[in-house]
Order: sequence, then C-alpha cells, then structure tokens
Amino acid sequence: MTINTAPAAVAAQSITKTFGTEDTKVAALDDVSIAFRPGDFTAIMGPSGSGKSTLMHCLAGLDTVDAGQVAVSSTVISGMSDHDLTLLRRSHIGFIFQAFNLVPTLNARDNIVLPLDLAGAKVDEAWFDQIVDTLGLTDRLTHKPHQLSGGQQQRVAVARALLTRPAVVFADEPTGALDSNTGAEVLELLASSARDMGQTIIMVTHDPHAAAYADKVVLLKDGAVVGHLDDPNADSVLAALAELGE
Ligand SMILES: Nc1ncnc2c1ncn2[C@@H]1O[C@H](COP(=O)(O)OP(=O)(O)OP(=O)(O)O)[C@@H](O)[C@H]1O
Repeated sequence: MTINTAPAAVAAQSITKTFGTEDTKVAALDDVSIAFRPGDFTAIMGPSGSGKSTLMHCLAGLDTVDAGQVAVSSTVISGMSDHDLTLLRRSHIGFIFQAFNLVPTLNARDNIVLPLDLAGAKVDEAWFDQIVDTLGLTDRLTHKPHQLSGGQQQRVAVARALLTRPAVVFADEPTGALDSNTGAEVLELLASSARDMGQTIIMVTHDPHAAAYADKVVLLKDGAVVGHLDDPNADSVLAALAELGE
C-alpha cells in the first residue's frame, strides 16, 4: 500500500497500536488517520490515556505501529530498520521535551549543534546565529545547562530542535517544567517559528493556554481523533475538552 503525502509534513493513515495481550489489551490508537501540513502548529489534546503520547511516538518513529502507515516528508517510515529510522529522525525531526534533555557536560552551543555533530553535518553558521539571536541566547553559548535558568535551558532545546531545519518538531509538554511567564515565551517562540520560518510543529499538551498558541487543536479520545479546532483560544479548548468529559 502507498499513501499520497505530497502536501503533508507528517501523515498517518489508518494507524493502530495495541498494548498488552488478551484481557489486558488496550487499543491506544484505533484506526487514526491524520495529516499535518508544512508550517502548521498543531496541539494534540485529550483526556489522560486518550493516546496522545502514543500518537506522537508513532508519528516520530520512536514506536512502531501494528497496522497502517506513517510518513515523514513523504517517506514511509513504517517498516524501516532502526538504523534508517535513526538517520531519518536526525535529519527530519526535532524534539523538545518537558525535561529539556540537554547534555549536562556540554555548553549551550555544543548542545545546540549536537544533532549535526552526530550526523557529521556542517553547521550553517548564519542560521545558527539567527536562531540563537531570536532566542536571546547569544551571550549564553558558553554556559553549561546548570548555569542556565529553566527557560534558558528550554530555549537551548528549542534552538537544537530548529537548527537542522527539520520537516517537523515534536514538542511533548514543552512548558510543563516552566513558570507561566517563561512558558509563554517558549510558546511564542514556537508559534513564531511556525509563522515566520514555516516550521511544522506538533505539540502534546494538557494546557488549554498552551494550546491557544497553536493554529489548530486535534482532539483525541479512546485512541481515536474525535474533533478539531481551528484558531483555538483557551475558552474554546476548555469547552471542547469539557464536551469530551475531561
Ligand atoms: N507501554 C505501554 N504498555 C501498556 N499500555 C500502554 C503503554 N503505553 C501506553 N499504554 C496505554 O495506552 C493508552 C494510551 O496511552 P498514552 O500514554 O498514549 O495516553 P496519553 O493521552 O498520552 O495519556 P496522558 O495524558 O496521561 O499522558 C493508555 O490506556 C495507556 O495505559
């Protein structure tokens, strides 16, 4: 089977993921089809256990699907070897996690360029300078993570995710460990990287205020896509979640 992913940065077709066996069986994803267009900033929301993390992991090739297909930049990743998946993730996908995931012994610059170093690729210094300047990190590049605030550490993680110009950035509760002002700054940066740099962003969040920064919200329940919101605001997101029984 092939899927037409031409306009999509990331697409899933009829993906299914089940955990457990027999009586402990849970359908974490139940026939999910979804496409994310280049430059869209999408928030994935839904009740606890609705499948948000599983969907993100399957879309990013961090977990395999039982059935269906996932494509990143028109490349079908379902069925790829671990080696090929690693290479594709390095070149096409950026990650931002709640816990920042910086290497403690490396300074900010070395953390930011790490994916390119691992890939043996050259740093585009002009792009590096632009990102670092936009993120306000220029005078922090020689600092190690423990010498940076939480917000600065997350900005380093955002810079690292953007530097490879990935087809898509996955953000998993990126503001979960930040105070609300710093969180708002990071969300504004994500929104502007979609708006001004055409970066595709897929963010999992529980926070309606965080989701309001996105262009759209995808609602999951019981492993299925049950709704969408365009131009969300915190009130419309809260109302939609309430309807899902959150
Ligand atoms: N490794 C696993 N083994 C067994 N069951 C799992 C595993 N990972 C997820 N599940 C189950 O799959 C379902 C979806 O889980 P998932 O973590 O994707 O939901 P979620 O929407 O991200 O939840 P939360 O908001 O609580 O983080 C849940 O019922 C969960 O218990």
